Amino acid sequence: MLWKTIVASVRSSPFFISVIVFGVLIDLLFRYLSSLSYKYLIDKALLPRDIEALAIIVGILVAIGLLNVITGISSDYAKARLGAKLLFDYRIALFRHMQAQSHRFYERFQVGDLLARYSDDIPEIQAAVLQALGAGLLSVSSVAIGLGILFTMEWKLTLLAFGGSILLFVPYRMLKSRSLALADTYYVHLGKFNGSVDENMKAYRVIRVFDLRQSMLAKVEGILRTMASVGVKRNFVDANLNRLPLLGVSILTAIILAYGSYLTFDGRLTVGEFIAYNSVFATVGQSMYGIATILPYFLAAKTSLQRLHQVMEWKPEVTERGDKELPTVHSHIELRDVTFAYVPGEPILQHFDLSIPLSGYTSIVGTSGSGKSTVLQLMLRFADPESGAVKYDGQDIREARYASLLGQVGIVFQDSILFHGSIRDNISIGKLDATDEEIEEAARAAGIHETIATFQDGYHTIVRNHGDNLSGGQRQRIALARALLRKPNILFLDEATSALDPDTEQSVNETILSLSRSKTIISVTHRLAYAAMSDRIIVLDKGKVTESGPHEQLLEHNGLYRRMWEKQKGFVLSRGGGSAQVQAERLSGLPFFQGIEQGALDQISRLFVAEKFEAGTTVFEQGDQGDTFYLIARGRVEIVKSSDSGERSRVAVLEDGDHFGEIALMQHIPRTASVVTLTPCLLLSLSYDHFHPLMMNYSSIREALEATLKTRM
Ligand SMILES: Nc1ncnc2c1ncn2[C@@H]1O[C@H](COP(=O)(O)OP(=O)(O)OP(=O)(O)O)[C@@H](O)[C@H]1O
Repeated sequence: MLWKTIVASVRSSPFFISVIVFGVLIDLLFRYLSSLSYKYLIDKALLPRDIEALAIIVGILVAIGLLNVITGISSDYAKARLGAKLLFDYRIALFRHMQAQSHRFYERFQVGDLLARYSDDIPEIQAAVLQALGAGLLSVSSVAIGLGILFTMEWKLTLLAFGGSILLFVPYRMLKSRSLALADTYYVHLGKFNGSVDENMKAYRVIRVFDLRQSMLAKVEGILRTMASVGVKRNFVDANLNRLPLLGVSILTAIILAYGSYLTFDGRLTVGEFIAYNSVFATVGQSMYGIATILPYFLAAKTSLQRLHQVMEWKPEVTERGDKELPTVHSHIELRDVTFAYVPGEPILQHFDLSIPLSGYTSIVGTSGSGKSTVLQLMLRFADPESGAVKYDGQDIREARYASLLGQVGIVFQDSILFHGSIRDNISIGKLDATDEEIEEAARAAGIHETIATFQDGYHTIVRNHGDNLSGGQRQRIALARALLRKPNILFLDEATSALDPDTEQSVNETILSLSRSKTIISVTHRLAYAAMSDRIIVLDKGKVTESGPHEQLLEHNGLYRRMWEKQKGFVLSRGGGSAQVQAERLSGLPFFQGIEQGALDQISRLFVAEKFEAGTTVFEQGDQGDTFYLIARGRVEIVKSSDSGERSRVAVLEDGDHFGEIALMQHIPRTASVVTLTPCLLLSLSYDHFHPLMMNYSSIREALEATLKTRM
């Protein structure tokens, strides 16, 4: 594998390689002329006291020495350029490969693990290639030439030297597999460490609310300790790989010196020849040592290449197969007999059919986990169905050029990521060559131009840390402007406004509604008050379309949509969205308040207190004493259960109109699960202390509540 990499580098940079090879040749010339010069220096100049011969020999050596310095500098420069090119080529290839991937790839490789491949594996490969082409080439050719010279000078001595040189490679054979295994373990842990740092940065809110700092710290400490201990072993083994050959060289030198001296005493070698022989031998020994010391680079590169290949061999699930341009779509999008699974064998959609006409405003609603976002992702070709097809105006989108599909659509997600850069840069991502006028037009359409104009630096205001210096509404409007900049035929929205506070949500939705007069909008949302404004609503449940039609028609149908609607209605929000009230009629829909007289329900409704929660806040913890019942006026929460071993798992997601904690209205018992907000939430809470006196006055409430709770518990 490494050889292929070296050959590829040689092929791609012939000029730099020529400079390096030329440098190696001059270095070799200098090395051996210097060594051999002893023979002439002693036998022809020093012993006969010939000054002229001495001047010629020294002159030649100085000239070649100078040339060696110049070619050495050029060669270093060529290596620096080649090294930079290698890093660039590998990193860009890996990056390109990553860009083509979809969800399975990102589930298999964690961020930290991938980062380690960019920051550590690729430089290891670079180092090995440079070593091979520099020191490696020099040492191998030096050994070959040196042995040739020695052989012509004194073959018996050379055979002895050659045989003994095996000593130099014994440590390599012995320690090779240990070094490889340690490198492998080290990188696995480096990937885990990078992953933990990434997780800590992204999930710092969750880590704080669950007070996971200590356990996170312990986890990272564990990884770092293993890395430290593996690192010590690895460095020690690699240092021995470097040092032990030196021992071999020393033993060999002693043998050569002893035998060479014997030959000189015997008169079979002149003093000059013996010194020259020794000098050439020292050069050969040094070169052999050079080969032995670069072997650890190859070992490290072998592990790194394997790790890189693991990633590069991962075939993208969504590939550019078609080269047809997708004609401007105007009729409909359909999913025809689609089966799709994230986890093989566990399909989310099975033989799923859906057709959406391309006009006006379509909302896709449904229960949590019913597959709404999945349908949207398939329509955008973030993934391909296992079977069946997604078609735009009858054309399978797999047969179309991906860019021609993306060129016609705009997308806004719930958590639109803004990049570090100016607001202008962030909007122009939608069309890199957009003019200032086009950007302003898109910003106006998204209702953000006036706000940007009030910023001191206007469109050049820097967006920091994914948009932390902007409000949620401003971020979403910038994301909307970015999507609109392409003038898409279809605008897809995936819960684009759900995380915003009610006022902002309303105003962004008004903007979206006005946009639907000029373009097709397909919106996945769980907030039915906004879905009700759309021209048609598609209702999903457990991966199936259960109903579709306009709001009124769906209400009449009296199915899931109506139940969801009933659940979400009956909350009166204050203008700023900071407060809310629940209507008595809405309370009568709750199982434990059913059959309770109107007067009592009115009184109960007045006892609710509105509370606002930021996303990622714990409403209550498992084990806390329960004393409050909650209704979700707005927002999403997750119900999380902790096992005895402390492992937390999500058991449900509740949203607008759902309720939790009703047992607390009857008894103070510990909570059986934790509740954490997933989005900013407005909750209405009813405490036991407020509710209890009322319940005592109305026996019907107590009886109804007791009956319901008995069945629930
Ligand atoms: N990347 C993924 N890997 C594995 N399962 C996934 C993945 N994304 C979604 N799912 C699962 O697929 C199902 C449908 O998810 P999807 O996000 O499409 O539902 P949804 O209706 O949009 O839900 P919600 O309203 O809660 O966002 C869920 O059971 C979800 O757990």
